[in-house]
Amino acid sequence: MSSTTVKATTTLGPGPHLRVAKGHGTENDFVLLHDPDGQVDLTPALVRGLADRRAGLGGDGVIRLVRSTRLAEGADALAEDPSAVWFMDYRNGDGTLAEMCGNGVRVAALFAERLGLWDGTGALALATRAGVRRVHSDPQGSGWYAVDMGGWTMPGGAGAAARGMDAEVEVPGLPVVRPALSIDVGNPHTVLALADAAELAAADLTRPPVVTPTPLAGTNVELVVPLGEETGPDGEVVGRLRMRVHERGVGETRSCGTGACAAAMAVRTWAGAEAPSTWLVEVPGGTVRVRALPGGRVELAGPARLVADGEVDLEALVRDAAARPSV
Ligand SMILES: N[C@@H](CCC[C@H](N)C(=O)O)C(=O)O
Repeated sequence: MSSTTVKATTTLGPGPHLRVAKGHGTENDFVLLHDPDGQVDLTPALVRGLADRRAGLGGDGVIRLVRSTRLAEGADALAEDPSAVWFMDYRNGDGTLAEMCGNGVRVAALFAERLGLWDGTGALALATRAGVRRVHSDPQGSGWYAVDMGGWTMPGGAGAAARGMDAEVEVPGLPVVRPALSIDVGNPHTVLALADAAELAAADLTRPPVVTPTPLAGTNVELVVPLGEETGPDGEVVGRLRMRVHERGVGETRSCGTGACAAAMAVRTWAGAEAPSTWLVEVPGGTVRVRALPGGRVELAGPARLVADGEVDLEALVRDAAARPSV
């Protein structure tokens, strides 16, 4: 690629501007803002505007890096770990709050590194609504980060674990209702297994799958196809699975980190005691690695990228939004 010099100029109007960056983790993409003192009024309308792929910048979600002391939710995180001075304030593209974002927390760590808030060594403790998450650079290299995602649980309890299911899901495009397993990774997920890649491709995720019983707080839905086991370069037996996801508050995305953790832990539960601890999860946007840790915790590893940095004209962003008919 030839190098190009871009002249510093602006085409934006004279009104208020917001400095933002754009990043992604396996193509789960985010608009990022550094708002140390919590001065940005991050309303649902502003989030929707920033995330809009036509009238805004575009993203599955919006991530604000703000001092934990500047958010009410930050107090719990600081009590858990006083070193978690930065809070990853994650919003879904529809403007709703979510507790956690596994791809987002890696991208937020890279953002913190680029902003000079973390030197990239050791672990960065990031506060989230699901608790403190510790991120470190992953030996896999090429911009990979690993995150201790904390504990995962099956809200359906021991009965659900024994039966491997506690819900049913009707997926548009697929003929029959499927059994599914609820998994909580700080945010809610419902995982169902499909027969093969053809079935996975046939699912219509332009509409949300219908989950019964209806989860009160909504759920992210993962469709998975287990692909078997292989031996890694270090001799470890590793499981592999393919996944598509319909995210609460977003729609189909090209990756979901918490979803990959939920999917791997569900497949591991279905596979029984001898199942591998480490899973490679193929998503439309790439591959992430999920590892079951001792004590019922789970680790997520994958790439993080920042691809743009600039300013948004807030007046232009919101000018037409109010007048737009909701169709
Ligand atoms: N893409 C995320 C999950 C984002 C939140 C989710 N939509 C929710 O509402 O729980 C990830 O990488 O984990």
